[in-house]
Amino acid sequence: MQSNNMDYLTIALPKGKLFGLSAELLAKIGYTAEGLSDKSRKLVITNEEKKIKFIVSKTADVPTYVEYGAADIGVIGKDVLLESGKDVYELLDLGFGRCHLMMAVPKAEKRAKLTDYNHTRVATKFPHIAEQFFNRHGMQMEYIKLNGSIELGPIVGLSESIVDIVETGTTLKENDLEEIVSIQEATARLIANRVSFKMKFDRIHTMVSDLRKILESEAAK
Ligand SMILES: Nc1ncnc2c1ncn2[C@@H]1O[C@H](COP(=O)(O)OP(=O)(O)OP(=O)(O)O)[C@@H](O)[C@H]1O
Ligand SMILES: O=P(O)(O)OC[C@H]1O[C@H](OP(=O)(O)OP(=O)(O)O)[C@H](O)[C@@H]1O
Repeated sequence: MQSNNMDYLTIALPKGKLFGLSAELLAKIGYTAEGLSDKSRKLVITNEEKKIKFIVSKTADVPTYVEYGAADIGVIGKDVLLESGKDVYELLDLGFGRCHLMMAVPKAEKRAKLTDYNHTRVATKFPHIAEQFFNRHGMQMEYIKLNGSIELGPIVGLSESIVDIVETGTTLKENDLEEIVSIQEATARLIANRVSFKMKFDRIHTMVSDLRKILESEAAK
């Protein structure tokens, strides 16, 4: 489905942790709009001069807007992108929002090896990624989907382990949990709708090369 106007490039930005850095990076290539903010109640923010529309959505919904063509372009964490299973083009690794997905358990209940957790319960926001990981290790687990404060799972006896994001490690430390195995590195990615990529190729190609130049010059500093 391709519901947005051919004259505009529609960009889906996630609320939350990635919003600020996404907006900051896009501003460096001139992609801005007056009133663009993750706090705004306005759902579509337009820059008429540059023919850009921004939509600010719940993080997990960005791949959906892009897959259906309601947005041509999106910014999303690799973790959420993989979990969504959405069929979109991944155009660029934006480098920020670095974190990794891992399995952790309470320190006091650590077992000798990974497969010793076979047939136990995992609390996670990422059941698909977790299942693919454990399947690769020949393990059958029970997946308990949580929407936040995942670390609470094993503390209150809901699960034996968690699969969750670690950035600084503070949350694990403060809750006496220990990482057992790293599953997936993640950074923010620029994604595109497959049809938009063909129909608006010149615009998207220019946008990607402008962003690449900025990222390369920042990396060289
Ligand atoms: N410490 C961190 N915790 C969570 N996500 C992180 C962290 N560091 C980097 N990220 C990246 O930021 C992305 C967005 O995280 P955020 O916490 O804003 O998502 P969310 O809570 O699912 O979104 P929303 O605020 O819309 O509910 C993650 O998908 C991940 O790629
Ligand atoms: O390694 P750290 O720097 O401590 O970061 C990791 C924590 O941050 C995320 O939670 P978030 O803040 O998104 O809140 P949530 O638990 O409500 O998802 C993630 O789920 C971990 O709990």
